Amino acid sequence: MANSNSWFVIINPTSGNGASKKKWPEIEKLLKTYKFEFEFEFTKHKNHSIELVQNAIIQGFNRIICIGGDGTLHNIVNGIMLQNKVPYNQVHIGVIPIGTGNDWVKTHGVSNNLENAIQTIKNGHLKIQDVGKIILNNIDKDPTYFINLAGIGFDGFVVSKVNKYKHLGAIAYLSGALLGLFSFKNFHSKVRVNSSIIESKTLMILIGICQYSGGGMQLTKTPNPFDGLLDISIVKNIGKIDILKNVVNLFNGKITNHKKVETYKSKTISVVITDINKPYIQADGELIGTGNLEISIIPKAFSFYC
Ligand SMILES: Nc1ncnc2c1ncn2[C@@H]1O[C@H](COP(=O)(O)OP(=O)(O)OP(=O)(O)O)[C@@H](O)[C@H]1O
Repeated sequence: MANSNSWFVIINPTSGNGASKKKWPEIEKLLKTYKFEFEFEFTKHKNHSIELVQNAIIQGFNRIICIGGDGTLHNIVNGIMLQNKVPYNQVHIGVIPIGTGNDWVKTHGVSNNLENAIQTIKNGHLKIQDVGKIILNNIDKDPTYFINLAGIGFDGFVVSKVNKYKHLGAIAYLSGALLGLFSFKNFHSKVRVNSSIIESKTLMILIGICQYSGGGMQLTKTPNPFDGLLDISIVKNIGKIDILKNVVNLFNGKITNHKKVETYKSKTISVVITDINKPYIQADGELIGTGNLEISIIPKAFSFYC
């Protein structure tokens, strides 16, 4: 069994286009300088961090350090939420961000500087944020959890293309969005949120908890990871040229004021795709499938050093 002072460190060697692997010797040295007692493991395949965090919890670790990007953190959160050994908010996560977008950390002000991020973890100050829960197609399968933003439609389409551009770093998502724009077809959907039913042709539906996605874009209006609510944007049948004119507004948040964007705050949302095209769904930048979905919020579920 792990002793209560020790940490388990999960490193995704592929994140940040391989930067995590390159920087590990320096990080390992810094962790020792700051007197962390730890064990570590590199992920060996795509969803390995789900399994690694669950095994660490079984061994008695309740303090985990994530070295990677938003996708690695997403998998760690899913590993925690999908286990029953300890209450999910009793597992505490420190993040050393080495990804491409690094979007989740932007909301919480976790530094991209290695030593500053390690100091933040060492300080031991915890915050607990809300977690979104996605049930896809009403099927009897494990839910998917997210901590940053989930998106249906163009947003998912960009995630499906972005791997090709990750060598470009932070502008990978914008590059994927602009290059994919003209091949994406808007889709018909029926959304139920609060007591409204919105039937429309749609570019994308965004469900935010934190503020930034897609390498710094701000696509929902007033996300607050601590308010127990989903922050929703329904981007209706906006034209491709109109999007190009609004690129700056994707990053400064003003896109939510566009007349074709409807915004809502809600504890739940359900989306039925009424179209033969089944758009991609992404959660925290990871593709999770296609189809109809229900999303709810679990208040104060994810505990992290900040
Ligand atoms: N050993 C591995 N081999 C291949 N893929 C992996 C491995 N470990 C994890 N992955 C996958 O790598 C993907 C990318 O990881 P991550 O999101 O952390 O980095 P990133 O894409 O560079 O950053 P960001 O999401 O912040 O843009 C995730 O989908 C994860 O499942």
